[in-house]
Amino acid sequence: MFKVLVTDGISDTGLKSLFDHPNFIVERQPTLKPEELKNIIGDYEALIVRSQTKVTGELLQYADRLKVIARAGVGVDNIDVNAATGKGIIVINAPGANTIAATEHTLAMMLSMARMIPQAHKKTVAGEWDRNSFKGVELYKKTLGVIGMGKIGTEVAKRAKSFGMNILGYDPYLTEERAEKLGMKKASLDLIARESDFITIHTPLTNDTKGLVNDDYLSKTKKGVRFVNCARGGIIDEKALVRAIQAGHVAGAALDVFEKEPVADPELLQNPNIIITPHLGASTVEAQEKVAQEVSEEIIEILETQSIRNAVNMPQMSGETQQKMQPYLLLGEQMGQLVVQLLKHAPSKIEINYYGDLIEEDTELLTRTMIKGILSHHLSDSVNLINALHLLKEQGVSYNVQKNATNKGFANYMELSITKGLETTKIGATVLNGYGARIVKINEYRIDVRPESHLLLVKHQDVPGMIGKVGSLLGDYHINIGTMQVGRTAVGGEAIMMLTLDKQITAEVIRALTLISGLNEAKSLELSNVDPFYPGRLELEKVNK
Ligand SMILES: NC(=O)c1ccc[n+]([C@@H]2O[C@H](COP(=O)([O-])OP(=O)(O)OC[C@H]3O[C@@H](n4cnc5c(N)ncnc54)[C@H](O)[C@@H]3O)[C@@H](O)[C@H]2O)c1
Ligand SMILES: O=C(O)CC[C@@H](O)C(=O)O
Repeated sequence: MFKVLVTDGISDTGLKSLFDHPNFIVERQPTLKPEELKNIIGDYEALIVRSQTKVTGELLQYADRLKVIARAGVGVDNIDVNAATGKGIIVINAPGANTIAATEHTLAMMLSMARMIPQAHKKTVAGEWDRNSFKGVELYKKTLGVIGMGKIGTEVAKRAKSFGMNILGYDPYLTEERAEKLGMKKASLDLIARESDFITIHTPLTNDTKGLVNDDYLSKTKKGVRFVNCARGGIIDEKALVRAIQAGHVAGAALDVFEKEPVADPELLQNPNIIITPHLGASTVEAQEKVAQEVSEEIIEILETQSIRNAVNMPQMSGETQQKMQPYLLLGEQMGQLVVQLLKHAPSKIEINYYGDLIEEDTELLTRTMIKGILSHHLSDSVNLINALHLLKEQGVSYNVQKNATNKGFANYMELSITKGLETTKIGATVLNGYGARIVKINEYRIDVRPESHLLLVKHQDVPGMIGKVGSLLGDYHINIGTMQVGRTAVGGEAIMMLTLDKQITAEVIRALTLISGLNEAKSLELSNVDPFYPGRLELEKVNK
């Protein structure tokens, strides 16, 4: 049974799949104080929040069973994602589920501001029939500057076009071609300032966007400009905005989000040219059902089948890439497990090299699987693909990844080497078309071994009879050999033997092996997979059986 805690106001209909699921118990606690949340969070595997609950690093210290934090919405700025990552907790969100709601709210705010609807409503319901104070402006033929042309910015631009507006858009990812397709112009921030009658913000709050609209930017804007912010508080510097409105330079602002929420600043609340909603951008029946439904379904998938779609703290892969990369992901972790057993120590330095076809691929997740494989030897279950890099940094281990244009004789090839002091161990591996994963190099020795659960590595003198002696000793102990591979660098020198076995070898057998004359070292190597957070882990297991 998995226990899910739902704080904040989340749609019941959207949570249906969790309520109906026999393996999930859902508890709603919408009015918890931080202290109360701290006392109960340790009981739950999943937590679903909107923007009100603050998921702090301190709270997460008490979240011993927590596997998933789900944000029923887009922005995760109320969640300490770094702290969650450090604890190996997946943070997911529902990108796109509230796009239309936020888009329509933006347009509603722009029209309300242009026609002073909230101000007129307030006066009229107070008993005054004032038809002179509320002469608005039209959107038709006006210029709208859109800062942030992601999901919401794009939908806003499309709808604003239908009002006959000229659209200017600024976004580091906006290309001339896309702008042209949308019937708008790609612009700089300065051009937007100079030419726009309305400016709407649709970026996340980041170090770059914090205070993006400040005194300096406002001074470059056209007199009479109006601002809309339905993205995040803090992107517009509120004090600077109030100054520009009081100076008569900015005609008005429509704000749904604030530097501090709930907003209490009287300069904002009482300004007749500012209209305000209490962070309602996503508050439609449809959006709330959709965000809750998306995160509920993803929580079930993560906890039941370990497959992840919308994790904020894990590299994303398209379904197609996932499928292509699956054999490499598994092999990557096995390489990590092997190399650390060979070195015998926790490494201080890791080097990863990709060759051949792999240099065209996004290998970030693959790198994580190798690191996870290495770290899990000493850190066991506390390491997963979410926190692998974080833990590596915490352990003070440096790592370096290189993509190389040469192909090392294979269509794809990856090499992992780890170092402690003067000692370095290296594993090379490939996925052979039609044959699957192969370990093809251990240190300087070339071999060809399919990675299996129980392996035996033997270092011995390259003299006649060694294979027979090792084989018959294993037979005496009723240990069946699956495959055997021998590698050497020079005739008569040291050689290695790598065997796959049907069961784990005991310390007693290892001792017996080392008594064989000419046998220098025998080492049992165990591979365990699979990380619970692999994309498509179940398919991987099937493939591997
Ligand atoms: N008011 C609400 O209730 C509500 C509802 C939904 C979303 N939001 C907020 O709206 C914002 C946009 O959401 P979205 O779903 O469109 O996100 P998105 O990720 O689809 O788009 C964000 C865009 O901002 C761009 N961007 C980032 N930094 C930029 C910069 N310095 N200058 C210009 N562009 C920059 C990105 O390239 C991206 O295209 C987010 O902050 C989100 O949290 C608010
Ligand atoms: O939950 C909410 O209402 C806030 C929604 C919005 O800010 C978001 O980022 O998705």
